[in-house]
Amino acid sequence: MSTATSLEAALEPIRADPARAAVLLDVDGTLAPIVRHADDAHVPEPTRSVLIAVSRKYPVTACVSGRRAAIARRIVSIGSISYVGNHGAELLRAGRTEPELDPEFAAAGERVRAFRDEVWRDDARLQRLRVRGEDKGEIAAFHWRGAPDEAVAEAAVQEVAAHAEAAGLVAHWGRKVLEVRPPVHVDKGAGIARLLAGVDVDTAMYVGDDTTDLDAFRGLRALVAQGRLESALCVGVRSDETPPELEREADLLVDGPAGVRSVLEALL
Ligand SMILES: O=P(O)(O)OC[C@H]1O[C@H](O[C@H]2O[C@H](CO)[C@@H](O)[C@H](O)[C@H]2O)[C@H](O)[C@@H](O)[C@@H]1O
Repeated sequence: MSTATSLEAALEPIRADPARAAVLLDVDGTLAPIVRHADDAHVPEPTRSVLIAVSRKYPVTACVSGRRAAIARRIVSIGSISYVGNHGAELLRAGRTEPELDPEFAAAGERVRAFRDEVWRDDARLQRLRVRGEDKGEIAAFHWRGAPDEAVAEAAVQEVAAHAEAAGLVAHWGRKVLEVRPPVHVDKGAGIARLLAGVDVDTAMYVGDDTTDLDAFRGLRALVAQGRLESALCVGVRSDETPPELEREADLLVDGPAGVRSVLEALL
């Protein structure tokens, strides 16, 4: 589905009763265009404005990100909505200052921090190849986007992943990024289930661009299978890096953050 008509049809259950619909959005690559340096990501003002209008009409609007929840909130710059962060491990509810953390994940974070410190101390190649680190507390990220030779930098990062797995940690891949996580299962679907627990909605939509967003798709569909939701809409955001599974599993595909803005406008 990709025509205006099919977008209208797909959004019909969500638009039918905004008070009983959840609008859930990924951040990087969805609301915020992908940029070379993670620190430079931001949500363009026109998108932010329309998202504010959406959140006023749809009380259960939230962002679900691989970033730490507080960082996702800083990038989106809307304090009145909730944020699920670190791929489901954190939940920063609207108006709160501190996120709720998955306790097991938080407790295991020390192993990741020790691994990260060791890698940066012992592997001088990473800096030489311009691999960049991102500290997400319990998750250590290694980015190679924009490295002078991305293929060589990626190969070095593959070695970091192998060491992480040999040390009993979990290697997770995103768009030109490796994330080393504790061996405790978290995913965006479980984070969404936590966000929606006790929230009275009949339907939900999720918009995302990467492999981590497949967990959100699957999580929403599981809530439908359990009878917790009547329906779910999974929207994939296309780019030149779209994972094939995302194209396969999406109910609807839109082109880049500009396409996402059109979806948000259609919700109004
Ligand atoms: O779940 P998300 O909100 O989409 O977060 C996923 C990861 O996004 C960030 O990395 C990606 O975006 C960067 C900025 O555009 C880009 O430079 C990088 O190549 C992408 O992988 C973020 O840095 C990660 O921590 C998130 O997990």
